[in-house]
Amino acid sequence: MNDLETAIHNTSEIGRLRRVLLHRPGQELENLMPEYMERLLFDDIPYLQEAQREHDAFADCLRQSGAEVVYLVDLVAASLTDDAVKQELVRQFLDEAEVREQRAREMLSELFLSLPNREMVSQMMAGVRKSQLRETDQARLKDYLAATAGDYPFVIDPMPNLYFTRDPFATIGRGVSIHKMHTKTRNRETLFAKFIFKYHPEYKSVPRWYDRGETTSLEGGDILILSPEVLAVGISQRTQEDSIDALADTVLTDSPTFKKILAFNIPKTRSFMHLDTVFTMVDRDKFTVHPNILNDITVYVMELDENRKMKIRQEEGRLEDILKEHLGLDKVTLLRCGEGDEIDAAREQWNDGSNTLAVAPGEVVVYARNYVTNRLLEEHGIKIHTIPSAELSRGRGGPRCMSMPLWREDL
Ligand SMILES: NC(=[NH2+])NCCC[C@H](N)C(=O)O
Repeated sequence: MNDLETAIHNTSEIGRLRRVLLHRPGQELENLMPEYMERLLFDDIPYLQEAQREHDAFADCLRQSGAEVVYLVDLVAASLTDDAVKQELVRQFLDEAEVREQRAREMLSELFLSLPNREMVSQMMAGVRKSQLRETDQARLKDYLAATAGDYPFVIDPMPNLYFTRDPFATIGRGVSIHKMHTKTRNRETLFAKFIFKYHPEYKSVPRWYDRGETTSLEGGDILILSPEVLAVGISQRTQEDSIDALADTVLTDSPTFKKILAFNIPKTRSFMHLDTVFTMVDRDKFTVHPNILNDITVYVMELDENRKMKIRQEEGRLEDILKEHLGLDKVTLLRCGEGDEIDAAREQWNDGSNTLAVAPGEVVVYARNYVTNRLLEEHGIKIHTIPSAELSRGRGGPRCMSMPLWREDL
């Protein structure tokens, strides 16, 4: 099945990438302040112009390898098919940003609705500073400020993590899983996915495997499509076991190809926040891995039995052997981040040395800075495309985190 007519088609981690969703970092990064950085899940403040240059280099690299690049703002803008939908987005956006005061809601609705779709969406992403309202309407702002406590400088927080398009929703087969995020900060991002998959003419009728209204968290960085039959899902800081049960229920029951989920229980720490920060697939039988998880990982296999009841069992043994068995391979090679050196592994994993994006089997995009890991990939015959990352990496995510494949060729 290889016609780009269907909206979504994603049956592996490594099939030739033909269409991919990115978000070019925008003004939301200019609203990061040291005081609130931690809550907004950043470790430093990127220099926006440079981050955009790096991101453009990433997009060009993907185009040169044959993928069409689609931007999140454009998809959301194209989902606002009439005024009623646009107003619905504004209303829900204000609800979820917890703007309750009536005057503030009116001012912000006016501000948003006065803008063309694309600009409005960018403004929502950037957040709104109190000082911006001051320009809009001096008198009404006075009332608003009187009604809100403290010196907090934003009426609406920025969404600086949007350039990690991997996380708020994930394509699986022909369908999509829209997520309930672990943090309040990122949960607002999935509202855009809701509108894309509800209203966008091309995306509105794709099957839904999980939804943002669920009560437990699931994030895309934890979902890997190892083959058209096998998914890997991380039990991590961001993804709870109950969410995986629910995802397994729908995907294993309703998708035509998936038969098994391997749930990887990984340590719950910031640097290992998702499975894809410690484990990615680079070729049919080759994976990157952060050496520190190898002693500390438990894998559960989830399958439906003859009566379509879920069976879960714990796997024993080495990760290589577990992957060999479930993917039907003769040999599996795990390529250790930082060549397994304690210091290089920790340094390079911190800057996403294990977070590769495959554009084809055996061909991946990586950050240039992780030269120890990159050399190892090349020694194992992997073709690498390096991109700059001085600024992008400050948000703690690499090429895989910054992309959501919409269409990959079958293997
Ligand atoms: N798939 C990933 N590993 N995404 C990384 C996301 C990084 C982002 N700052 C966060 O904490 O959410």
